[in-house]
Amino acid sequence: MPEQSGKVQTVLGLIEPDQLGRTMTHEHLTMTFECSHVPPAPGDEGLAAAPIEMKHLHWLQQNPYSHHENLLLNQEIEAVKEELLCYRKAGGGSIVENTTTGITRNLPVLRQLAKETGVHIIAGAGYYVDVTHSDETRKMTVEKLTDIIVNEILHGADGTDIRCGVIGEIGTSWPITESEKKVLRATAHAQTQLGCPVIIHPGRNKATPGEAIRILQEAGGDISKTVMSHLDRSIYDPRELLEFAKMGSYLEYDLFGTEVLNYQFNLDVDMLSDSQRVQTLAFLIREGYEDRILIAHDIHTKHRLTKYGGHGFSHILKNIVPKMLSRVCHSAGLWHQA
Ligand SMILES: CC(=O)NCCS(=O)(=O)O
Repeated sequence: MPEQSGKVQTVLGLIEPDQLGRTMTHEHLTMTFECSHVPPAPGDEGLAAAPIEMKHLHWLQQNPYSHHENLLLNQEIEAVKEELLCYRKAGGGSIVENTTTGITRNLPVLRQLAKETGVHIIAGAGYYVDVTHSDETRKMTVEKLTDIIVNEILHGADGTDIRCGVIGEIGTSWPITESEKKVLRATAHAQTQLGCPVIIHPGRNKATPGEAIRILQEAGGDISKTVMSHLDRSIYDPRELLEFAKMGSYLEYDLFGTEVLNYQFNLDVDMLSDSQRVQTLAFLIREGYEDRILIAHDIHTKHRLTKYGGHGFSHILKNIVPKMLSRVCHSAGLWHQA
């Protein structure tokens, strides 16, 4: 990867790493998430079909995946642009946009947003989870999938000349399907050719992160340049978390701002609150993993935008960083209640 080597590839071209500034490593600026629709609870059908209104916001925040319109972040380009301008004002420099094939990646929109806001945007190559794979994708060989991913980074994706700068988020379910395994192997082969970072979306089960890393490892992937996303809803037990951390990937807590009683995709999960996320990061730092931690909001629905009463892309910079600083003196805090 001679031209890109040592640089960061944004949707507007190559930049030096020291130009990145503060970077959210897992966000979406335009995407659709209909693949993850959850039918509303009996009696909530009216709320699920109603326009988004102030009086329904609490319901929407607790049931974000049951409201069809809420899953169409691609309808909010203007609101996202305003958010990015605020993000810059709050000290933000760059955003890694994790939308891959299957959830409506839109590279021309990303390029436009980068031009209009001055935020560096790095786009993701590859494929989301199995339910979004086309029949054509499912039939592809690992070699063909590898060629496509490499091409998205070296030459441009989706018929454009806009190049992706990372591979991911690469989707996995639980159990990891055959088609997803092929994509993981292709990801590892493309990473070997290019030397670029990889970001993995694990299935919603605590076994998936380790299993996905093993598949990448066996296919020759560089785990030290691999990010495991969504640990906020995947691995809770401190011992299991440390076992996973030993595998060597980056550990990403990317659901900052998400405060829910029930995690709609897996009701057995008690999703971490922001305070618990901060406590978990303090725990990982005490255990020696400070330089392996990444954080973000993973905004992927409308309700998390400030336009809809959400926390927006500046929440970490405006609220979480001050909270962390206020806790520095108390960093011997206990592990959150499991
Ligand atoms: C876009 C995306 O995959 N977000 C993750 C949502 S989840 O609830 O952590 O699976």
